[in-house]
Amino acid sequence: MHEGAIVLIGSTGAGKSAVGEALGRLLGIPFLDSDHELAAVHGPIPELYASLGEEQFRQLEAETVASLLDGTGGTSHAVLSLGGGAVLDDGTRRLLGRATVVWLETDLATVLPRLAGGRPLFGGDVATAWQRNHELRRPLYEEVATHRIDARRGSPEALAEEIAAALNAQR
Ligand SMILES: Nc1ncnc2c1ncn2[C@@H]1O[C@H](COP(=O)(O)OP(=O)(O)OP(=O)(O)O)[C@@H](O)[C@H]1O
Ligand SMILES: O=C(O)C1=C[C@@H](O)[C@@H](O)[C@H](O)C1
Ligand SMILES: [Mg+2]
Repeated sequence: MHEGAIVLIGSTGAGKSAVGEALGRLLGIPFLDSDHELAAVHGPIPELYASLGEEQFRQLEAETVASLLDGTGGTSHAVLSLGGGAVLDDGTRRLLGRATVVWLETDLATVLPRLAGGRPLFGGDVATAWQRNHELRRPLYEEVATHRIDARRGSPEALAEEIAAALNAQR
C-alpha cells in the first residue's frame, strides 16, 4: 500500500470529507480531516475564522496540516482531507510534494445545493464567492495534485472506489 498519507484536496463542497471517510473505510486506514482537527482543538471553524482573521487562520491551519502529515509518516497510513483553502499556504504545498495528493474536481452546479446551509467564508452571494475562490485556487490544486478525480457524479463510496483503483493502477 501507500507510504504516508493519501491527501484529498479541492474546492469547498467537493466532497473531500465525505469521500475521505469512505476511502479510509474502504482501505481500512484512519481518516483525518484538517477542519475536524482544527474544530476539535480550537472550536467551530466559523467562530475561529472570525476571531483570528484569514491570515492567522491560515497559519493555524498550516500548522495543523503539518502535524497531521507528520503523524502519518513512516509506516502508518491514513487518508487526510484538507480544508478548501489549505493549499493557499506555501509551506503546506511544499509538504504535499511528498504525499499522494488527489484533487476532487467539481463545479458550481454540483456544489451549489450543498452550500445552501452557508459556509463561513461565503458571506453575501455564495455562488459568486465560491466561483471566485474556485478559480483562484485551481492553479494551486493543479500544482500539488498527483491524481485527479471527476467528483461531479457518483456517491462518496463510488468515488472512493475510483480513487483506490487509480492508486492501485500506478503500483
Ligand atoms: N459525491 C457526493 N454525492 C452526494 N453528496 C455528496 C458527495 N460528496 C459530498 N456530498 C455532500 O456534500 C456536502 C459537502 O461535502 P463535504 O463536506 O465532504 O465537502 P468538503 O469538500 O469536505 O467541503 P469543505 O471544503 O467545506 O470541507 C456534505 O453534505 C456531503 O454529504
Ligand atoms: O474554502 C475555504 O477557504 C475554507 C474551507 C473550509 O474547508 C474551512 O477550512 C474554512 O471554512 C475555509
Ligand atoms: Mg471538509
